[in-house]
Amino acid sequence: MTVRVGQGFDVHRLVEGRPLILGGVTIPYEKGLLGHSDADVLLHTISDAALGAIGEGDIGKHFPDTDPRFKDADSAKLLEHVWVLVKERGFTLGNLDCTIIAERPKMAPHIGVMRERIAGLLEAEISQINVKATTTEKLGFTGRGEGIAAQAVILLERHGEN
Ligand SMILES: Nc1ccn([C@@H]2O[C@H](COP(=O)(O)O)[C@@H](O)[C@H]2O)c(=O)n1
Ligand SMILES: C[C@@]1(CO)OP(=O)(O)OP(=O)(O)OC[C@H]1O
Repeated sequence: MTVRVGQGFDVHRLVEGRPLILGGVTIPYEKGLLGHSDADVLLHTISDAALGAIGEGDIGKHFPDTDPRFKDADSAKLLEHVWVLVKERGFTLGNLDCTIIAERPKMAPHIGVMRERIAGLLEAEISQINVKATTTEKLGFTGRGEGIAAQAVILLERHGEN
């Protein structure tokens, strides 16, 4: 069996007048994330981790933020495209572990549905997907509520000889 590991990190600014979409789930909150796409920082991080694991650069390379095709893009669609690249190389998911770094809102009530959504996108079981959240104890840009960060580590597996 061949295994490949990848990691991702992304940040988006919180602004008024945008929906907050994280892990493909719309979360009730007074602000949302700003970006060229829907700015789903968690799915971007997962996409970057998967691209990293297969040595395919990052989402900016595949979906440039200068390309109008990706204006307000659904990040779930971007991750689906990334997952096609993963599968083309013969890999499936081993496991995925993610952390959302946000002072607010409270993510705990939404973690279950995020895991379900991500498992669907990665054609995996929910038990292979972990999503955590942490504050930064009111320190830094996340602590001031200016933005949300997310990071992920992914393990891909390819079974058979090689
Ligand atoms: N936006 C967040 C941040 C944290 N949580 C949950 O609270 C726990 C404690 O957070 P600390 O930053 O004080 O360590 C954390 O383990 C999460 O379960 C959350 O739901 N949403
Ligand atoms: C997702 C893309 C799509 O154009 O735009 P943004 O929403 O700005 O997100 P970012 O994390 O800056 O990654 C770049 C782009 O690939």
